[in-house]
Amino acid sequence: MNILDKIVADKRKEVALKKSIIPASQWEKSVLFGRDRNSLAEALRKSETGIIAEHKRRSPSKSIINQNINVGQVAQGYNKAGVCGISILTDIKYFGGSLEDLLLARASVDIPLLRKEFIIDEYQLLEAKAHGADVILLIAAVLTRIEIKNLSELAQSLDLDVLLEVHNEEELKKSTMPSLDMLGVNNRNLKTFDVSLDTSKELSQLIPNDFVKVSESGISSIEAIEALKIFGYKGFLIGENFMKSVNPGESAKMFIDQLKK
Ligand SMILES: O=P(O)(O)OC[C@@H](O)[C@@H](O)c1c[nH]c2ccccc12
Repeated sequence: MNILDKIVADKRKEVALKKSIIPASQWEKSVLFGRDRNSLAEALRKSETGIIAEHKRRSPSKSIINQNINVGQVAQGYNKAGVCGISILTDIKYFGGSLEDLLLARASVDIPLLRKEFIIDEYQLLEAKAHGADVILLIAAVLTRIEIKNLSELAQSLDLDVLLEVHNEEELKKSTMPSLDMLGVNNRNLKTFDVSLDTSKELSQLIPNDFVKVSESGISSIEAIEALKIFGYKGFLIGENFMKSVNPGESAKMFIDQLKK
């Protein structure tokens, strides 16, 4: 079994257990459930820099990245740096994140927040909304076309933006539909962890122009972003490059200031 299959198998068990403890109807009572749309796609369309910064303590590919920081402070630092939105990993087992992290980030900033999660069930969308998310990630590698359709349509009805992530042409062809807002190309293969920015470059012309194009993973230089912009990318998801620093917000600020020059 590859790592992605293992993560998803564990996720199914986790969600089944959570559902038996806290019914979905509970999440609909959250004060955050009534929040209006706060669109990341819109923010990216208007932005010159397009940075989405991620809060990620560890990952299966890199183990520990940064365990010593406070998610609220990181979110505030990213916000001050001028990012368009923040991605918050909420998977506990493989990434050391939680829904609490999302809530704490929500309490700290007003900019769009992405719930970074392996979403396989509608229940997780209700959780995301109840904890202050504005955007959800759907990963084409782990979903069928009909699942992508059902999940993205429910997300839209909850005023959540949808970022659909692909890694190859087959996933892209399977997933394109009007209920998506952004198409993300993950430069990292989630089954082997190989990273290449060429993945974004190769797939760019196959992505219809009505979607905001986002390049994800392995981005660590201004030059990489300049090169990706030529291929039509408006959003750039950066995790490790900022998180490995003692002060991720400061590191994001230096990066964005440089990008503006
Ligand atoms: O830390 P990086 O290489 O900058 O990558 C960030 C982000 O793209 C990555 O964390 C990611 C992209 N898609 C995912 C799906 C699940 C978990 C994590 C991810």
